[in-house]
Amino acid sequence: MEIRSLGIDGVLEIIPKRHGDARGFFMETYNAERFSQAGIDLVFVQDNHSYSATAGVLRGLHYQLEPRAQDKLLRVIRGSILDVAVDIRRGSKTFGKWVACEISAEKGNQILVPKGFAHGFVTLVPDTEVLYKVTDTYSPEHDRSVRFDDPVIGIEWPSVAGGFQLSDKDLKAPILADAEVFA
Ligand SMILES: Cc1cn([C@H]2C[C@H](O)[C@@H](COP(=O)(O)OP(=O)(O)O[C@H]3O[C@@H](C)C(=O)[C@@H](O)[C@H]3O)O2)c(=O)[nH]c1=O
Repeated sequence: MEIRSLGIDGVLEIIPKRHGDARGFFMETYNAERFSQAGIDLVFVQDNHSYSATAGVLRGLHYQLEPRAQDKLLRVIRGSILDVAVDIRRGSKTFGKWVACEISAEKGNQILVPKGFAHGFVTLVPDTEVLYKVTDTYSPEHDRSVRFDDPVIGIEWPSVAGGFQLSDKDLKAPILADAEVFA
């Protein structure tokens, strides 16, 4: 397993070892002991699976407030996404800064998005399936969104033929300046 920082403290790309043979491959996608040895001590309590039919489905930017904040460990089992994490910890030296990483079934890579970050992704190809583990269960009362295109954050989303498809909730999300964030 390889781990690399994506440039903001705590946001990591994790690349599990793939054991290929004539049949295909085998890989451990999560091993608590190996993660702990790498300094990642998280207890995951919910697994999520989303399917997006077309390229350009944009989900985000989402987070749950304290005390129900979630760390997220995400991977793609079909297709590919550009995954984005934005630091929304007020007082952080990287507050409002974003990082992005392409996560794909082909690469088999994963992204760890810690608590304190707003998270989103856009699908790069049709029929994309995303799996992710989270460290707290869903709490609609703590669930928040920030505008994916807040000009102050300035995320450089890729251009996708046909444009983006968002949920009504995400279309109504506030800009970061108006959002409730982490202390
Ligand atoms: C997130 C979530 C949603 N739901 C329900 C609520 C709603 O009826 C339906 C769809 O929810 P959403 O529109 O919020 O789904 P989606 O836009 O895919 O939300 C996800 O986006 C990515 C970027 C994240 O980071 C995730 O944490 C999550 O917020 O599923 C659950 O039952 N459990 C959950 O954990």
